[in-house]
Amino acid sequence: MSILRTENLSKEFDGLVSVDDVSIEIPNGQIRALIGPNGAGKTTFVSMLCGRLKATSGRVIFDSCNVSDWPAHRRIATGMGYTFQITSIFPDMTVQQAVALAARRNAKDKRCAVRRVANVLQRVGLADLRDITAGDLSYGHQRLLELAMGIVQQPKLLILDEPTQGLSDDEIENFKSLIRDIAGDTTVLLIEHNMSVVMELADFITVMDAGRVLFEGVPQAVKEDAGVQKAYLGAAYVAA
Ligand SMILES: Nc1ncnc2c1ncn2[C@@H]1O[C@H](COP(=O)(O)OP(=O)(O)OP(=O)(O)O)[C@@H](O)[C@H]1O
Repeated sequence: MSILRTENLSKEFDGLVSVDDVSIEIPNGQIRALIGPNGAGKTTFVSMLCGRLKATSGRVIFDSCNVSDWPAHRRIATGMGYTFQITSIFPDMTVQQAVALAARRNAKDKRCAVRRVANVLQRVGLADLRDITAGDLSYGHQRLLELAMGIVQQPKLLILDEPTQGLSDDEIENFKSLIRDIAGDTTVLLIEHNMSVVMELADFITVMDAGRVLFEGVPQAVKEDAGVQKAYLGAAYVAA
């Protein structure tokens, strides 16, 4: 069964088409990567999934419900999680407070939430920084805090927009094992520019170019497709 399906989803800004008739389907438990060159429409596409942007046309079906007209908070309450720019929203909260706030969205009781916060901080590698103010964290640690806030809500689908940007090599390794760890229980949709992360983590890849789906397939098929190489991967990837 699929957790998410889009039907002919499109977005225009002032007559310019940013996302053009995109229909994809993500099965339960899959790690799906969404890749494509800058300006391909990836962020615009996921913004329509989570309700930050209203689609010009098309539908979003999440967990068998047509959520196309739902506000973002209702989609979150139904089990859609995504990372957001926490530090601009809660710069004065400590790491622990910010994750606890996110945990409260669906924790059954307070003790359960406290345990879950401690566990997630440990898993993302922020346990030692739990009393640091979010706004004082390094950029990489801010990204990990966003990830912790997403994971702690135990969403059915977790949408991550460039989660490894600004992370060190060690933090990227930790990120990869974390995602492998939560996959299965959680379906993951990952926008990512780091090709080694994509190729190692993704079960299946959707490639966008100029607002459209250019190609879909398993990592090996994406690697070998001439159209994808031309549009996106280019010399840098072929050489890697
Ligand atoms: N609010 C907006 N108003 C007008 N145009 C926009 C808006 N948001 C995005 N666009 C345009 O839509 C197109 C797709 O942008 P988008 O950010 O979705 O691409 P992307 O694939 O996420 O790129 P990147 O990898 O650089 O983040 C771009 O041409 C962009 O300029």
